Amino acid sequence: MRTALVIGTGLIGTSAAIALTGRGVRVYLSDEDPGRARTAAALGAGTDETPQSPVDLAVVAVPPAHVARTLADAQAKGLARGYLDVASVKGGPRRELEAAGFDLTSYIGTHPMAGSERSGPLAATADLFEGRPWVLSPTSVTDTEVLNLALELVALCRAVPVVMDADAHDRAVALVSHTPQLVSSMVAARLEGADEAAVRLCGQGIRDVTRIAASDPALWVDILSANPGPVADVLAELAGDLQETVEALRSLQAADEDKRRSGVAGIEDVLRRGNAGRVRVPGKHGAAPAVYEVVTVLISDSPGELARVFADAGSAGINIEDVRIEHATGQQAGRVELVVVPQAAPTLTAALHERGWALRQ
Ligand SMILES: NC(=O)c1ccc[n+]([C@@H]2O[C@H](COP(=O)([O-])OP(=O)(O)OC[C@H]3O[C@@H](n4cnc5c(N)ncnc54)[C@H](O)[C@@H]3O)[C@@H](O)[C@H]2O)c1
Ligand SMILES: O=C(O)C(=O)C[C@]1(C(=O)O)C=C[C@@H](O)C=C1
Repeated sequence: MRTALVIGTGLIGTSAAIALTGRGVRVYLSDEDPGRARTAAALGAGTDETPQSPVDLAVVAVPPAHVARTLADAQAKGLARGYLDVASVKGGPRRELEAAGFDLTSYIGTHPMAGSERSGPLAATADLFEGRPWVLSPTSVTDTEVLNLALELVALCRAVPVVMDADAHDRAVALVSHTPQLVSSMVAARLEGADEAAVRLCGQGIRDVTRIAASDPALWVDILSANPGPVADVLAELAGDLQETVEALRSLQAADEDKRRSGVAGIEDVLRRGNAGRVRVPGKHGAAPAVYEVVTVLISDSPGELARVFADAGSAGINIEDVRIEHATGQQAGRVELVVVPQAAPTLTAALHERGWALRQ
């Protein structure tokens, strides 16, 4: 990739732009607020001049509700060869684009799993995405060239590509990102009217739990409005846990010994389940399960081939944790290494074999 256009120079757009510029890509910056594009340029993210010819990749980093319109506008103007967005939800914007008749061959939906409670270009950092998962959700018609540009962006930002179906992504982030945001906000909200004497005692525990409660409400209303069902499902399960925990605590106050014992068991259960969930959270910078397996597929060098492999893996219910592509020089073919968790490898191998893909050791 030689040139890129970042539309929306806030936290995410400017962070990606700084990383790309630092690795030799000529980056153009634009924002509906020109002052923000100027600030990003001053931070070394690129130039706020207008590109004179189409760039290789347009990176749309605006709030989810503006994504489809911004992409459609950029495509209508022919600003780039490939287009992607980085919004925190993938299904809704995709459907909006489909409904608007957007050409999905030059588009891929993406979502870097890194960010901050802070917004705007001044919160940007060059290493924001390092070692973090970056979800890629190609459409069934995304061109291989566009997919490769997205993979290059992820590599230049030193992130780890994870290929996922858009709706599966939205259900996953409801659990690991969107519900935690609401829970953090709700815990912090208890402090609003609390006595100063209590607030003065805040220690590290509540700081950890409430960091993201400082996030921008406008952005999060936008994110949650685009993923309400899956978030409500997770929150309803959490409400069940809350109700049981309240009952367990009330039992602890009872005079009856059996009731107190059941209260202790209830509290212990929720704390132990918490321990079990916590150990599943990957280490800092996305340290993943230690061992992966590789399924290697031979693909022809023609438009849409890579997207087709990803779509076939997606319909077999497989998440691709990482991807490596080796282009055989002088041949119209390439080897694609799909990196998956070990238990997924046999299913993926069988599914790709069944769909006629040539697999290699
Ligand atoms: N904040 C996070 O932690 C995080 C992480 C991953 C992905 N995302 C996603 O990245 C995107 C950007 O989020 P952010 O945190 O950088 O927000 P931000 O508020 O820091 O930046 C958004 C920028 O987009 C600009 N903008 C808004 N509408 C525009 C339009 N129509 N055309 C051009 N510019 C426009 C705003 O002026 C602002 O500068 C969102 O879709 C968000 O869901 C956010
Ligand atoms: O670290 C943080 O501040 C974040 O909350 C980042 C976070 C997340 O939940 O992981 C928030 C929203 C995004 O869409 C992606 C990343």
